[in-house]
Amino acid sequence: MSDELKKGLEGVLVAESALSFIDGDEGRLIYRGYEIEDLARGASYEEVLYLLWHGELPNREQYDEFRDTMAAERHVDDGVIDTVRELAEQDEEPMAALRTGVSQLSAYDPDAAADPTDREANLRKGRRITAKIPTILAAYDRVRNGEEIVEPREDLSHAANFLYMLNGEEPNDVLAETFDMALVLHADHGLNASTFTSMVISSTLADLHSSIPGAIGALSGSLHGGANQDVMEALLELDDTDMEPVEWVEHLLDEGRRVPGFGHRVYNVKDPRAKILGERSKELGEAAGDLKWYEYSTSIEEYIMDEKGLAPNVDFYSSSTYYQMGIPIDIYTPIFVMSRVGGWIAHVLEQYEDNRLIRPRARYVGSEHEDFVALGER
Ligand SMILES: CC(=O)SCCNC(=O)CCNC(=O)[C@H](O)C(C)(C)COP(=O)(O)OP(=O)(O)OC[C@H]1O[C@@H](n2cnc3c(N)ncnc32)[C@H](O)[C@@H]1OP(=O)(O)O
Ligand SMILES: O=C([O-])CC(=O)C(=O)O
Repeated sequence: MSDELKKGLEGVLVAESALSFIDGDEGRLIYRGYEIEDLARGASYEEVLYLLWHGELPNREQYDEFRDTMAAERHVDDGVIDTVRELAEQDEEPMAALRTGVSQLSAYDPDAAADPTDREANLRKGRRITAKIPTILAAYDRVRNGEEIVEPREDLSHAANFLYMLNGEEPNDVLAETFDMALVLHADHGLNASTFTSMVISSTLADLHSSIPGAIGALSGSLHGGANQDVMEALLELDDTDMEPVEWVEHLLDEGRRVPGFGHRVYNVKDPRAKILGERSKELGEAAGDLKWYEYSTSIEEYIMDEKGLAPNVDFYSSSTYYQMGIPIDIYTPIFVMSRVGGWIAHVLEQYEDNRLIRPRARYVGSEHEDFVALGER
């Protein structure tokens, strides 16, 4: 047994996976052998889900069947909607509301009592959870804004249907395609903290309805998925001052704060997803005739790279992309869930196929010899 301490499990190999590979020095990301750039430009989120869950890209017939089966699962039972309504009325945080709603889905899932490792049941459960997350989130957002909940439509794509339920109107092609691309880009990323959380939970042979809420909790933190919301709040903070972007970042660093959207445990160079989202953010700015958010971002990127050698991660440019799409800032991280749930499910399926309880050790640094004194005598 090695006594070497690997804080944060940095660089530790704990599993074999055929799902995604990251080359942190080259800035390369692949899902099952396919370059992220090719998938982002050519595949829909539904195709990527099929790829992650079934091991290959679907042909037309497989795709249609998969898409239709998933779209038919979008409706969410009244019990969950009642909970979401209550949580929205109580001003519950969006990530917490989503986590609770997803957890409650098990009460209505016909496969809830299946063996937790049953692959076919897990594919059905996974499809239902993935299909219902956008419905829960859009319902939450509409209730808190005092608006009627919009029922899902089966004829729209996963991405377009979400924007339709959120805004009450069909998105135009640019919005639907941009959102679909963002879902593709966020779908999987090796053993990031939330995915690892889902694996730890499933390694105890707990079920999918336990591992997904756990993963949502892990994604919510500001060092992980929560950073996309922080990035936009930081850009708005900058916009509120009369400082130049570089001056403002210097001030932020002087205060000992981290710049959200920069740095990564695996990438030593720019995250390839940030490159694609940066281009999209620029295009949206050009279309609106306002490149302010893109220009703030590029000035900050250049400065942080020169000063700290840190490159932007996926959260940096997703933020200004979503902002320019008119999406509320505090649902950026729930949107990450909407996509990453596909990766979590794929990793849980892999975990069950070759399971061993995940159980590392801590180096004990506490006292080893204390004389016990009863409560009344202390
Ligand atoms: C989808 C995602 O999860 S992507 C990541 C999203 N998170 C963020 O954007 C939050 C900001 N970034 C960070 O906090 C970090 O870069 C992480 C958590 C992503 C990676 O962390 P780690 O690999 O553990 O690196 P660690 O936290 O040890 O940082 C290494 C050094 O870089 C510095 N650093 C890392 N990121 C940043 C940052 N964003 N701003 C300022 N300094 C930073 C640290 O202060 C540290 O410096 P030090 O050695 O002088 O103390
Ligand atoms: O891989 C990580 O640690 C974080 C990340 O970029 C992701 O989860 O997409």
